[in-house]
Amino acid sequence: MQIGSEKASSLDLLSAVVASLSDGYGLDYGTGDAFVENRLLIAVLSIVIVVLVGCVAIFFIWRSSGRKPAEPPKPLVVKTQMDTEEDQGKKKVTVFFGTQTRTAERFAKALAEEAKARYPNAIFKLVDIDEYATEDDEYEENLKKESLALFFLATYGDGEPTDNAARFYKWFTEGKERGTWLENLQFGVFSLGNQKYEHFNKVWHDEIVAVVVDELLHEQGTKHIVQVGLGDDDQGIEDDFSAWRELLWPELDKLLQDENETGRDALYKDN
Ligand SMILES: Cc1cc2nc3c(=O)[nH]c(=O)nc-3n(C[C@H](O)[C@H](O)[C@H](O)COP(=O)(O)O)c2cc1C
Repeated sequence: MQIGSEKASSLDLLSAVVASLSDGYGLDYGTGDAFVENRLLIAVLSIVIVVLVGCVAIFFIWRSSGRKPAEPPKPLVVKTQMDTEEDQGKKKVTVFFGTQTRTAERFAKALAEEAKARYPNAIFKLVDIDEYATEDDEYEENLKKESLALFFLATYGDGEPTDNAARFYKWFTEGKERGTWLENLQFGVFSLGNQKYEHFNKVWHDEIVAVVVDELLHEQGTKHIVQVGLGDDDQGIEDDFSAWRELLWPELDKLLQDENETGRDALYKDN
């Protein structure tokens, strides 16, 4: 826009207002240079004000649009099947996990989901071992109802169980005098640890968390369906898990596969 043109722009008007205010305060911008500088300053200020007002407006519109706060991530714990009347008569497998950083939970879930596809006539339940019982007595009561259980247990600290397995572990190891009370249970255990730790997969008595559970389960009348798996996070725990799974499937086939389903063997061996 040229200075002196007939149409006065809003910038000219703003300049005139500021100039008159400046006059009122006794400021003297007599030279043409000062006037041009002022116009430039006012232009910049105007843009800044417009941008600020815009930002504030956008902020208030966004706030009032009623956005829901972000939901916390859903826990990985999924009960693959719930006990319902229609589940009755199906074989049930409970997959427990004792975890701190969720590897054991991830393995338990992967196993439960693959097993669910392999054995459609069985029910797989994924269970955080801490949530299995609110009172210690409930452990006994509930475990007696199990017929097939798989345990994924990690070792922590100076060879201790994870926080979510600590209560179960204490109750279980203190109950040696229970005798053979779990005759109906068959089970398998996979242990998670890291050989870089002094107590690799071990607890206080230089024993392995999962192996303690494994041996005690055995002593209390249960039957192994597979040898305890020792996962080493330092050397490739995923491979250890895969290798243990390969030992587990033939045993689960015997227990869970219907006679007319043997064709599945070929299907899964190819994978
Ligand atoms: C702080 C810390 C302490 C650990 N202590 C041991 C230990 O004493 N013995 C062991 O074998 N592994 C130990 N580990 C390795 C974990 O057991 C291993 O990484 C495991 O896969 C973790 O399983 P999670 O993700 O299910 O908790 C430890 C790991 C961390 C981070």
